[in-house]
Amino acid sequence: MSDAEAGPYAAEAVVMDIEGTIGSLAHVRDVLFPYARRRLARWVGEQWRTGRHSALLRDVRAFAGDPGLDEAGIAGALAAWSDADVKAPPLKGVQALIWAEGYADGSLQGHVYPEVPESLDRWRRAGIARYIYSSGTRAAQHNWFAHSNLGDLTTLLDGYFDLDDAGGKRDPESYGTIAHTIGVAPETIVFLSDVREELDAAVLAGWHAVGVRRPGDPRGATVGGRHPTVCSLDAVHLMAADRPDNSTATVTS
Ligand SMILES: CSCCC(=O)C(=O)COP(=O)(O)O
Ligand SMILES: [Mg+2]
Repeated sequence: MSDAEAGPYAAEAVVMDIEGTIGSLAHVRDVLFPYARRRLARWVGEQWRTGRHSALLRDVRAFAGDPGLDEAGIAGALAAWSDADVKAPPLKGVQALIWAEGYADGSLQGHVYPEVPESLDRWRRAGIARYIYSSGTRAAQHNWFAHSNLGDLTTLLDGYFDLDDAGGKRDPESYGTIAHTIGVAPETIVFLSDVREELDAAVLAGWHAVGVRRPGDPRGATVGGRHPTVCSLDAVHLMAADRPDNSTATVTS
């Protein structure tokens, strides 16, 4: 069973995962991933013919460890990573570009749970900075919140971090990088995620970590390890810690 409440924590910043934490796991797996997966081969073909996004195609070859990959090989590598949910930065870049078309024409929305806007606003009013750290690119994250099922929520966030600018989510160094970038002491940052290994890495970097498991999550009601687990952001209690210079770093996409 998950814990009813977590905290209170004296916090200068809260950093949040998206999939499984702020928004639904099923939305990513059943809507977003298939949307991009169906369009991968066509997208690669277009770039191959026009020469656009050639750097991204080079990144696919580099990540696959095969500099000779042709059009079909690139599309195949991307499809295999998507099917296995490999957090490959070039796949994330391609997905973000394909999803952007869906957000622009109204066929895609980001998903956030009902209490999320009010929780973000409560923390904003308390003077606590709010950041996202997701495997999706910063552009994909921004689009998720700009086109969410509950409207444009981007004004409730101070910035976004992804695999390219922070590093892998299971690596403690990534959390050090984020703390340094936003200029906040690690012990005053609270990280919210649905994945134990990510929470473990944040704790190793000196952050507080709270597991989030939404009702009906097939992985069970707790993230495991020693982390408290809640089922809603309502249950995360934060109070503003003193900031030496009373400022908030903004990291825009
Ligand atoms: C804009 S987020 C898209 C989600 C995604 O691509 C993904 O791999 C989920 O990653 P997360 O780190 O948010 O769990
Ligand atoms: Mg997640």
